[in-house]
Amino acid sequence: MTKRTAAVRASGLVKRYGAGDSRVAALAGVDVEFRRGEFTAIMGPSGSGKSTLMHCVAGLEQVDEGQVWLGDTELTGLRDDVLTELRRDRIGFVFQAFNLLPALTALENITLPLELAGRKPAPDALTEVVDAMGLHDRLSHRPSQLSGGQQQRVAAARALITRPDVVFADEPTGALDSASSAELLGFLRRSVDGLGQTVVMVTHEPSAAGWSDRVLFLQDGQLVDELDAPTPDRVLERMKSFERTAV
Ligand SMILES: Nc1ncnc2c1ncn2[C@@H]1O[C@H](COP(=O)(O)OP(=O)(O)OP(=O)(O)O)[C@@H](O)[C@H]1O
Repeated sequence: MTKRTAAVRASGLVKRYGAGDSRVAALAGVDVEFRRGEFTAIMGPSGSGKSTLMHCVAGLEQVDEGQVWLGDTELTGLRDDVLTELRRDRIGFVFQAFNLLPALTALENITLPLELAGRKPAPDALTEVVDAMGLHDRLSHRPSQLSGGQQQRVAAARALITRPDVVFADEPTGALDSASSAELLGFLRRSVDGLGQTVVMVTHEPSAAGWSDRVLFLQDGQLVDELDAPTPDRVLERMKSFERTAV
């Protein structure tokens, strides 16, 4: 069996907020690898550092200590302009609040990252994501004319259109009903199985984590456990065991 290589890895991550007595270590020494072609979920209680970890490994926030690599490129220490370009070209993002541009159509929103990079969409790449998302008859609609589920599928298509090294999704189903959530997660799952996409998702929901290959659990800014081949029931059990041990 070949060991999958890391799409993203980080070592010794420390991130602190605030000063004096109110100083908080949101990340207190995290070593982590997100393997290529794998769907990883990050879970943990509120305030455990999930979003901070995602923002730090995605180069959206500076770390106080430690290093982050995207493939062979070390992100920590890069100049802001270099980092911005690298994020645009090599990382896709899906946020809870869709973050679509209201004046653009669905199609324009999807192809925006390519426009910004001065690239044309490969016809098959565009067809592939539009097909997978079931968005054919919505391409000329603006976000306000789409349901929440459709808007999030546009956001996911936009994240995937550049075939990024990794897609980071922060609570992508947080604002969706259960049917739209399942549709979106099924799409992310297929992008991993069919296209070899790497996906990292922060979620509170065991049902969402059940779509992933591996769940990492954070507590007080540290990785405390992981679960392979998760099912919602096993995720829930594991979360309950943390609640019991937390003081
Ligand atoms: N910009 C900030 N300024 C000050 N403290 C912050 C900031 N961002 C996060 N924190 C603190 O860092 C800790 C980790 O926050 P983070 O948002 O990463 O947790 P989380 O697990 O994603 O939480 P949630 O599930 O509630 O979104 C918390 O104690 C939080 O209050």
